Order: sequence, then C-alpha cells, then structure tokens
Amino acid sequence: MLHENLSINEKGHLEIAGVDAVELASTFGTPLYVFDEGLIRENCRKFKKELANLYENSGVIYAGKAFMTMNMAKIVEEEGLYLDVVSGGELYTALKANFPASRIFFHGNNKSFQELKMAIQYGVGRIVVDNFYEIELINDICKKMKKTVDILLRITPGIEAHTHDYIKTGQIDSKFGFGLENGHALIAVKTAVKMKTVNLVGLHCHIGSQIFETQPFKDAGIIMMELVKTIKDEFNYDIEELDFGGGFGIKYTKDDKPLPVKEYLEALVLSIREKAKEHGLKLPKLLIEPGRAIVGPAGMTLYTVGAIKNIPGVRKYVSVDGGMSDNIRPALYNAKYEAVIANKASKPLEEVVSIAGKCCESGDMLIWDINLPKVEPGDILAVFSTGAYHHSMSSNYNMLPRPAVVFIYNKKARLVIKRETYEDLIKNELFEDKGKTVSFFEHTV
Ligand SMILES: Cc1ncc(COP(=O)(O)O)c(C=O)c1O
Ligand SMILES: N[C@@H](CCCC[NH3+])C(=O)O
Repeated sequence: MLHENLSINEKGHLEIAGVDAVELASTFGTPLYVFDEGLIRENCRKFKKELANLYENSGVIYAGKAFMTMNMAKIVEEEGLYLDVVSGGELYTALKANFPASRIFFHGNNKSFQELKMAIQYGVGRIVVDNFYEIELINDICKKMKKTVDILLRITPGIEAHTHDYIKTGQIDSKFGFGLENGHALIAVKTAVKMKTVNLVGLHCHIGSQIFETQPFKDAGIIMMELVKTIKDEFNYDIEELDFGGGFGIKYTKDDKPLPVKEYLEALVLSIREKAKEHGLKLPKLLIEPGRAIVGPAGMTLYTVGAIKNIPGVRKYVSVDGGMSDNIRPALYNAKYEAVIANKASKPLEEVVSIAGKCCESGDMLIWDINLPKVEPGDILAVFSTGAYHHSMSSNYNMLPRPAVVFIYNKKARLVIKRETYEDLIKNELFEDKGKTVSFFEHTV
C-alpha cells in the first residue's frame, strides 16, 4: 500500500490506522475526509527532531493553508510547532482554538487593513511582510494603536523549483515577496530598518511546493545567507531569523519519490553553515514551514460509487458522490492519485476504469485509468494522500455540502467537523419569503 498506516483486515477491507474504512463510511457517510491523527503528530515530531538534530536554534512552523481547523491548531500547539496563517479566517480559527498568538506567523500577499489590525491587536509573533504597500499599512496601524510588531520580509530569491507552474513561488516573476534581482528586497530592508513601528527580525522565502530535490533548498540557503551578509555590510544590521518556507514533497502515487526529510534539511543547513563560516556571520535561527508533508499522507477520502457508464471500446466511467468540490487538485494541477475499493481491498485487479466526480464539469475527473477490482454501485472508493489542500480548498460548487472530517487516534474515530447540511448551504441567504419546508434525506453527521 502507498502508506504504512494502510492495511487490509480479515474481512478484506481497507484499514487506516487500524480502523475499517468501510465501517467509517457507513457510520459517518461519504464523501468523508479521514485523518490519521497519530501520523500527523508523528510527522510534526519528525520535522522538529530532524531539524533540531541538525541545527539547534531552529523551529518548525506548520503551514495552516494545507489543512486548518481548530482541532488541527490544537495538535500543532500540543506538538510544540509554530503556526503559519494566511488570512483573517485562519488567524481567527487559530485564536478561537486558543493557539498562542505569539507563536503565529502571519503570511499573505494582500493582507487587508482589517486583517493586519486584528493580527497586531492580538499580538501575532511575526508578520511576514510581502510588499511595500503592506509595510506602510502596518506602520499606520501600529502608529494608531501605539504598538510595534516583529516582522520578517518575504524575499523572492529567483529560484526555479521543478514543480507545477501554479505552485512555483521562488522565481522573479511571482506575485509573492520582494524581488532580489530587481533590488526591491534591499529597499524593503532599508525601509524596515528605519521604521520605528516595526522590528525587522528576519527574512523569509518559499521556493515552491511538492519539491523532490535538494538543490533548490541548497540554493535558497546560499542566496539568503548572501543577503544576510549584504544587509550586515550595507546597514550594519543583524538578521536573526531565516524562514525557508515549506515545499517538502510527498507520495501521491508510487511514481512520486520524495526524499527523506533529513536530506532536504541537510542540504539547507549545510549551505547556511558554510556561508556563515565564509562570511564570519552569526548563525541565524532557522525556521521551516511544512504543510503538505505533515498532513498530506495522513489523510484519505472515502466516496461511494454510484453510476457506472461503460462506453464500449472507449472508457468505463465510475462516478462517485464527491469530486472537484472536495478535491480540486486534478482539475487545477492535473494531479494524480491512487485509490482502492475499500470493501474489496484484497480482491484481484480486474478492470481499468476512470473515476468521475459528480460536478457538472467534464474536467471533474478524479483519476483517469486506474486498475481496480470489478466495481459496482455502492462500493466504497478510498483515495489516498488527500490530507493537504483538499478540505482547505473545498467548495460548495453545485451546492454540494462539504464532507465531514474524522480523526483516527488510538484506533478510535472522532468526528471533528460535521458534514454540511442543505440548510448550511443557504443559511446566509437573505430571502424575502418565509421559504417552504422541504423534507430531504441526508447523512447529517
Ligand atoms: C509561504 C508558504 N509557506 C509554507 C507553505 C507550505 O508549503 P508545503 O505545503 O509545500 O509544505 C506554502 C505553500 O506552498 C507557502 O506559500
Ligand atoms: N494548493 C497547492 C499548493 C499551494 C501551496 C500554497 N503556497 C497544492 O495543492 O498542491
């Protein structure tokens, strides 16, 4: 199986973290996001430990955009990680979960006045400043509130990571950060150093996501340390923290070959140490921001098979009860997945089919050409590695209620987000009539 926490029980059913997936589907309904909480915690610890072993003065920040709920924020806090939030909504969720504001890093390329005010009012640990407009906004807010704030500047280091175009972020032609090549980074440093309301603590860069090589991390280490040296020389200013973002690749299919986390980190740490030695610089605090690698492999989605359409000599379409509304990644990035029929996990593979979502889009295909046992309506399809950027990117397209979320821990299933209801879909609508009472059947857990 794709991940170690997946197995097949004596009934021939798929199990995740020791819990029968078919039972989960029948108890909680489908589509269903299932997370192995034990694996999330293990991944948090692994990142912390691997980094600390290589570099003492370090910290791991969980990137909330991958999967953000109050329960997730609690796990992140309990595991001693920092938290990266990227909107007022993520910040609100974290604060509601009692996540300490001082451990929050606030990201985003267009933070609004209200979002920044909220962040400053609640005392977030760091604002990761993306652009000149934002520096001025922060300055104004801090002056009005008579506060100061610790910031990192997001740098676009000019590195091309070999990943999907939509998830590359380090190249100069990017909407994120201050460009290094065009001199914006140094102008931003100069501005921040002079500003009384902000305390420039460090620099940030993020080169992309789902990366399978060490070279971009090595390059990022070198480029950022050169910048630290330039800042020291030009402004006599010490940069105390370097945050290198996330990007650690994971396995969606057997063809994906992520490296052990240690290898990416070693590459990064080596280049930082070498540059520090070469230029006689103090070693900065080293931060990383993994999202996908912490939650991605820990999640899977369960669907129920419905209509099956065989077009002889062409293709067999197997439709499931979810689709691009709970997994936009195939449509957005042409992302590939592996899946099994959870109730036939030990049956031989018999046919090649394509898994279609239920949204009104021809592009709503979850998997093209997958080998499965004979598929029938009512079968439970389990799609793997759906922990990151699935729930967080879900929508109500076609007025589909968002799936429930279940955490498995110590072989017990716990509902952490209820399935949305049809009432939830219309709850914010202002409608003049009283509206009619409509009966319907839905799996409400
Ligand atoms: C600034 C920043 N940090 C961290 C992450 C998390 O990246 P990943 O999920 O690839 O680890 C992202 C998303 O790519 C990001 O934009
Ligand atoms: N949402 C993307 C990654 C973007 C990361 C955010 N900067 C994905 O599913 O792969």
